Amino acid sequence: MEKLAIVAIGGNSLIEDPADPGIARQWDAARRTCRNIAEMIADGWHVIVTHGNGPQVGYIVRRGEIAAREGIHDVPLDLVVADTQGSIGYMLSQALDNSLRRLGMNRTVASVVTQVRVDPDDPAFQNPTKPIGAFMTEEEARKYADQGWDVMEDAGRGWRRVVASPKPLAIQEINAIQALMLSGYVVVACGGGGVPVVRNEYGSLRGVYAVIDKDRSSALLAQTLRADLLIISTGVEKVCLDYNTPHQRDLDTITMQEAVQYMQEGHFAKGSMLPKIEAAVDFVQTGGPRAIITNPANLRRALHGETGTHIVPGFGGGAD
Ligand SMILES: Nc1ncnc2c1ncn2[C@@H]1O[C@H](COP(=O)(O)OP(=O)(O)O)[C@@H](O)[C@H]1O
Ligand SMILES: NC(=O)OP(=O)(O)O
Repeated sequence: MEKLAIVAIGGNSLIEDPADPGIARQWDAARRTCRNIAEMIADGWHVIVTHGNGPQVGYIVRRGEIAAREGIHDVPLDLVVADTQGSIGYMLSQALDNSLRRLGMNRTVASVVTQVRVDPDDPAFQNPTKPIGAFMTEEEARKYADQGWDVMEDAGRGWRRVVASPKPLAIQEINAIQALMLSGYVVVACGGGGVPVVRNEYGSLRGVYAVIDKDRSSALLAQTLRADLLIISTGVEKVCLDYNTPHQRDLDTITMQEAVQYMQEGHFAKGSMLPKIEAAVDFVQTGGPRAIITNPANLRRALHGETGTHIVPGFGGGAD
């Protein structure tokens, strides 16, 4: 039986260069990432790919706001998240198909529009923390804040617009995702964390204004399907302590207890690295054997234990 890995691809890692976020560069990043995932599949892993959408969702919302000045109708955020599942899911499906073929593998990639249920009373609705769209200067951010945006500094990289990011509770299409995976399809699911939905008092689903963190949804998916591995592919090869300071040092293998301690000490930025560590801890705490955080270029080396930050249930080595 092949082992199952959930590979979560960061929305920023698909942009790579915030100064040039155009579609050609996004294709380059998707192709490079998928080459590494295809190699994992060729190595014998069963893979479900999830992906972020923070930058992309923000660009689409912004386009909508600009178009509204010309009288074009507004698009609610749940639909924008669904749009990104289509566009990014399409890019990943095509790039993965091409990479798999180059390795002599003929596997169909199926991208599932995924709804993820959240609690309508989640306190996150009152406290937006999910960065979306472009990076701005503080001055630009304050100007937009005056126009009603919520804004936040993002991990030393600049300021960004933020929206609510409620906790994912259940994946609506989980049975379909599992059935496709068991039938041998390479599945792309939970894009952008999933379209956030709630059930009303009659049991009907409806979308809500939020962007779920894809790291948390990926952990939920990994837990629900009892995956053997959760890999979070992002912009850094390793997670660091004292990130962006002269005392910065890499983390190799750490236990979940160490990860919790570093979280409490404030080493991981809200809205960027913190949700990844939380997701890794959640997965390992509920029986997951290992979570790895690394960048796309190092996926394969990280799988062989040569790099990346590994979060494990047992005892680890801590910082370098
Ligand atoms: N302690 C840390 N160690 C490493 N990177 C960190 C840390 N804290 C914040 N970061 C930043 O978080 C980024 C990953 O978050 P983000 O770009 O939001 O993720 P995604 O790739 O999922 O879009 C890294 O590229 C880095 O800039
Ligand atoms: N939805 C989400 O978590 O996107 P990012 O990975 O781009 O932050």
